[in-house]
Amino acid sequence: MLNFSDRLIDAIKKKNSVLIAGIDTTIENIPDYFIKRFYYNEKSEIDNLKTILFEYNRRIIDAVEENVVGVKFQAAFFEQYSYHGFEVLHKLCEYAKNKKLIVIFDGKRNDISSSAKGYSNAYIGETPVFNKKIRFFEFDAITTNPYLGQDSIKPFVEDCERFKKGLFVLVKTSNPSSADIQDIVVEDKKLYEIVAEKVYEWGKNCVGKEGYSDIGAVVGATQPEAGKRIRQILPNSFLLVPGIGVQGGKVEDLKYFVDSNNMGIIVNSSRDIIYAYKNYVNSDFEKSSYLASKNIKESINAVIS
Ligand SMILES: O=c1ccn([C@@H]2O[C@H](COP(=O)(O)O)[C@@H](O)[C@H]2O)c(=O)[nH]1
Repeated sequence: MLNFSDRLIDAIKKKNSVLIAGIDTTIENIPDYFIKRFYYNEKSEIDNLKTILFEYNRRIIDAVEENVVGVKFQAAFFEQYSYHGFEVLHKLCEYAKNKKLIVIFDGKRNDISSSAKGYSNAYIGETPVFNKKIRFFEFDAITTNPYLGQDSIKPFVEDCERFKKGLFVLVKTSNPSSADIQDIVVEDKKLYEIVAEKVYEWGKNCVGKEGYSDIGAVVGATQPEAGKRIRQILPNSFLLVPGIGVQGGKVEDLKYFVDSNNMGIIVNSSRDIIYAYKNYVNSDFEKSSYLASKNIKESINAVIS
């Protein structure tokens, strides 16, 4: 099997797209007409929830697959429905994988190394169960938090090497308060620059045949200055770039995030795609999401090609 970065590059070339659809769906944002279609009074609230959450997201994936290289599942939006949400997440992950999409678990997980190993087992590795090892989720990549340092990242990096998976470490986030901690200056460098240097170290032995590392960074589209700097520090890593659209990040600024080959980024858009029916064709969410993903893909391609 190819390294994660090589699989990602192949998929980008096939799709001519670096767009990732973010699956961040909440029930209250699903159009009424769709809920009415699948809601059965004879069924429990939980059964209705599971059906509707799966069916809506499945259709979004079908609608956008032509325009996206992958999907990013935001853990929070499934966790809020407890294990019922995770059951749906599992089905959606399989569904997207069967369509040969790159699937990313955006859980921003981490802890001390023994606990980090549990997270890594769950999402990109395998979990020992009696005499067997079970691969519960088959995500291609996971997002992680660097705050606990190298020993907390190591279990993920080892599983990336073993199972040919990818890791995106939070380096500079898109939210308005990201500067509170990430911009603190330590010995003449901003903290996010130091984290980016660590990501380089952690990823330098996981390089695929195309020369890209499987260990990348999350860098918000709202942070073009940081994007430029992080790109210098991480010349051969993929940057997962969320924050275009609703959060104010501009597609034009993606030119600061790409590498010298105009490559090395994947760009997430969640609400602008999954709730596109609010801005496009209210009565047809699938068509709306298709149009939104096509427009975003084309506007990104116009900037980076
Ligand atoms: O810095 C970060 C890291 C992660 N995210 C996640 O990306 C999506 C963005 O959603 P939009 O609707 O396109 O704004 C969401 O899942 C965040 O948790 C981020 O936005 N910024």
